[in-house]
Amino acid sequence: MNAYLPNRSTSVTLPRLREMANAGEKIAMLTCYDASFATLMDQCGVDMLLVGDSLGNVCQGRGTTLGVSVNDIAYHTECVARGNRTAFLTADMPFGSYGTPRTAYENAVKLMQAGAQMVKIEGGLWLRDTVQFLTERGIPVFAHLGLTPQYVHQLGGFKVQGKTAEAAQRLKDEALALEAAGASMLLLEAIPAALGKELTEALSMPTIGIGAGPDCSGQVLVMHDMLDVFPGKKARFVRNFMAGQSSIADAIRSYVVTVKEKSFPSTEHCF
Ligand SMILES: Nc1nc(=O)c2c([nH]1)NC[C@@H]1CN(c3ccc(C(=O)N[C@@H](CCC(=O)O)C(=O)O)cc3)CN21
Ligand SMILES: CC(C)C(=O)C(=O)O
Ligand SMILES: [Mg+2]
Repeated sequence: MNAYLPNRSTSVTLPRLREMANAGEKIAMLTCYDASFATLMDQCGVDMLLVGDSLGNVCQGRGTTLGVSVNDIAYHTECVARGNRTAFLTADMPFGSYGTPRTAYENAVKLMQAGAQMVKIEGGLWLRDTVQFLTERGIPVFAHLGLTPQYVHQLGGFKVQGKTAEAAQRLKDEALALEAAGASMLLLEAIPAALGKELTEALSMPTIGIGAGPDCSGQVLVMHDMLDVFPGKKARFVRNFMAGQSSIADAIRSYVVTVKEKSFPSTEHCF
C-alpha cells in the first residue's frame, strides 16, 4: 500500500490540519453529498469532505448555486455524516443564509447539528463580524475568496479573479482581515498560482485551493468533476482522475496520492 494511504485510525481535526499545513503535508479534500461516497472517501484517505453548495449543480441540475437552501445542505450533511468516520466534515452556507451575523449563526447551528465541523462562507471584509460572531460561539469558519460562485451575477460569470495588482492586494487584505477575525481556514478559487502561493505564505491558517496553484496547503475538487460524471463545462482546474483507473475507489486513492505527492495540480490546471 502507498505510504500516503495509511489506514487512518484517528479523526482528522483542525489542530491536525494545521499541523499538516505547517509540516508541508498536503491536505486532500473532495466534495461529498451522500453516505456511500463519504465512507469510500474516508477509507481512501481523503482528509476533508465538503458538502458544497455545488450540489445545486451536480445533484439538483441547476446552472448556479443560488437556488440551494439551508435545508438542502443540512440534508446532505446528515447523509455524509452517517457515512463518514474520520475525515473532517465541512459544509457550505448557501446563498442568502449568512447576510447578518445573527442569521449566519442560526443557520450555521443547523449545519453543525446536522454533523458539520466547520462552515464555509463566501466573501471579504464585510464578513469580519460574522467570522468573529460564529467563531466565538464554537463554530469554526472556512472563509472563501477569489472566484466566489454566489457572486456570479456581480462577477459576470465564473471568471479567474485577482489578476491585476490591485485585485491581488485586495484579496490579500481580505484574507489577512478574515484570519484576524478568527477564520480557521481559507478556500482560494480560480486565482493566479503565484497569488495562491503569496497568500498561503502570508497567512498562518491553512489554505485549500481549487485553481489556485500547487502551493496552497491543500486541494479540493468537486467529486463529479474528478470522476468525470458532470455533464457541464469543465473548468481548467479539473482533472479526470477516472482516466486509467478501473474503479471509483482507485480514482479517489489516485487523487489523494497525487495531491500528497504534489503532482496535482500541474501547470495545465493553473492560471
Ligand atoms: N461541477 C462543478 N464544479 C465546480 O468546480 C463548481 C460547480 N460545479 N459549481 C459551483 C462552482 C462554479 N465553478 C466554476 C465554474 C466554471 C469555471 C470556469 O469555467 N472557469 C474558466 C475561467 C475563465 C476565465 O476566467 O477566463 C476556466 O477556463 O476554468 C470555474 C469555476 C466552481 N464550482
Ligand atoms: C468547489 C468548492 C470549493 C465549493 O465551494 C463547492 O463545491 O460548493
Ligand atoms: Mg461552494
